[in-house]
Amino acid sequence: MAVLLQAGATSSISPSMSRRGWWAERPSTPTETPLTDEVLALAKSSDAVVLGAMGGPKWDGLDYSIRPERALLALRQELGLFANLRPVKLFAPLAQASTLKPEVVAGTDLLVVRELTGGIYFGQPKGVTTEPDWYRAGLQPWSTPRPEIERIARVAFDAAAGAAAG
Ligand SMILES: CC(C)[C@H](C(=O)O)[C@@H](O)C(=O)O
Repeated sequence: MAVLLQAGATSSISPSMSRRGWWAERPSTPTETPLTDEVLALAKSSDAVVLGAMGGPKWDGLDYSIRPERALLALRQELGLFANLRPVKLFAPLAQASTLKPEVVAGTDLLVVRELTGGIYFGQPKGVTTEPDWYRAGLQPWSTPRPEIERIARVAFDAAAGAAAG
């Protein structure tokens, strides 16, 4: 937020921001959804959403339906945020700090492109079979339709082409 505000102060961008916190406003044992309709509507009407890290051992005991990461998953799904770009760049002075040999990690500069809205997180139907205990199995199908593969591949190839062009 501070960086965005600074960017706004030093450029023609004039961000108007609204901050909504799941953590700050919650009791330590919340009982409701981590993403309220109000926050979702606000996110949908915004040009951009900046999401901070969420989760932690303190909330491990919560029912899955109200765990903090449910908000993250719902936002991804509701906003159609299918592409996750995770750059991995090693700054030279940190090569010695890696558990990998410096000559192996030196110069690392890659982009992990991850699909976020298809696949296993949202695969249906999911659940646990009703077989006897020794044979019980968890089910969660992973299916990624062709258009979802194409669009994420397009993001990745466009990024690669952009990087190659410098
Ligand atoms: C919290 C979890 C659901 C999430 C994910 O795996 O998508 C996170 O680990 C991430 O990598 O963005």
